[in-house]
Amino acid sequence: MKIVDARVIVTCPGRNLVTLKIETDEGIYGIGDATLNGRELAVVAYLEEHVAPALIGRDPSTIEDIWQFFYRGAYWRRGPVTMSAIGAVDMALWDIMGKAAGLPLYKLLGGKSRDRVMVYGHATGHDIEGCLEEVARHVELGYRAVRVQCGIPGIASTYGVAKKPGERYEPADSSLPSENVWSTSKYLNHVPKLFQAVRERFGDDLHVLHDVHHRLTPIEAARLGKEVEPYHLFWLEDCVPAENQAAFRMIRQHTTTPLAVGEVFNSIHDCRELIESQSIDYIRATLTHAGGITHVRRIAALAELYHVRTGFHGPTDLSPVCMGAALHFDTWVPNFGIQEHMPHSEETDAVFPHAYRFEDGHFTPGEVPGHGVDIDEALAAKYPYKRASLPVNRLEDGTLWHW
Ligand SMILES: O=C(O)[C@H](O)[C@@H](O)[C@H](O)[C@H](O)CO
Ligand SMILES: [Mg+2]
Repeated sequence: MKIVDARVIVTCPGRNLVTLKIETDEGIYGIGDATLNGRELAVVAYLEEHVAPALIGRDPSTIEDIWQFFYRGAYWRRGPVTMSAIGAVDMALWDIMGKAAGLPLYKLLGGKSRDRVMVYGHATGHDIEGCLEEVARHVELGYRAVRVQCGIPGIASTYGVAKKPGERYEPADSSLPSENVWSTSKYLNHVPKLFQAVRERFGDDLHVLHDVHHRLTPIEAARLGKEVEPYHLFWLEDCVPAENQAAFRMIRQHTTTPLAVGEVFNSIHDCRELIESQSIDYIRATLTHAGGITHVRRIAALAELYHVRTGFHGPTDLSPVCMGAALHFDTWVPNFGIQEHMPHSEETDAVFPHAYRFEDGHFTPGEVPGHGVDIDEALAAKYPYKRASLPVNRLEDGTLWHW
């Protein structure tokens, strides 16, 4: 079997999504998700200029060799653009091999470790009551786990809160970056009340997650982790920017609240120290942004040695293609933790027909060969690219802060 074509499809059914399609001389094709929120066309250019031409003529079954060719061969290793491009190639090649073998991807990886994959939904509200209503809606839908985010009194708009109740949260909300204002003290004084209200209303069994989105210092994160211990969160996510992996040891010394990190990571080197020092409990690096199945399974294998579980970043930041491949990975990986889920728009689901199904707070990946997701190119062409940028964040004194 030989690769005869590789091309990129950009579509915007509500938000920009980038797909790589690799075709072979035997009529089998595979697709991979190359979506990097707010930087989509950077990955498109990387794929079209530096990857697609070098794929032609290769044997798609040499997945590892092709991964090494684009990783070591890049010279300028790592980074979100390079690793998203490699991730899309890798996802498409595993899809091709699953189709050629007549096997769903999870079987190619090593078979089922679980019957279904627990996911968490997104409950947000401009105030605590609004968030509780969204939690109730998610519980009604069968979710066992819900991420809760709410507005902070005294801050005009904050991370993670949908513009209108019940709407999905889309951070890339304007062509050029919009500016948010942030106050750590107002946030730290308020957010514990959110978790207290959730526990009082919904009891102890619901898994409650929260995303701090990189905004605290280690000692502030230690304070928050300690204060919310009575509400036993499933995880506190991205509490501190993680370039300095050693900084997480400070947080770890002060609190037993589980920590999740890694949606912005793109290689094992971004998290090796965090995992080996057991400073985190969940690793979120996802298949698209961290170099595909070939690389993420190395991260998961390292994590397993240190009791760290997976908790992949997911929709709608990533397309149904990554969701499909992730659900196969989640079905196989021994140290699975949880999978992020936010329903894609109906238009997106129409562009990307898929075999995965939601039921009772869990997903199953489907049994069709490959990752079970396709793309309707004619429909995709009806949604042209529209630049959208992630916001920036300033403190009340104007300091440009972490978003
Ligand atoms: O946990 C998450 O799902 C992420 O933090 C998103 O909410 C990000 O804001 C988005 O992925 C940025 O593109
Ligand atoms: Mg996050």
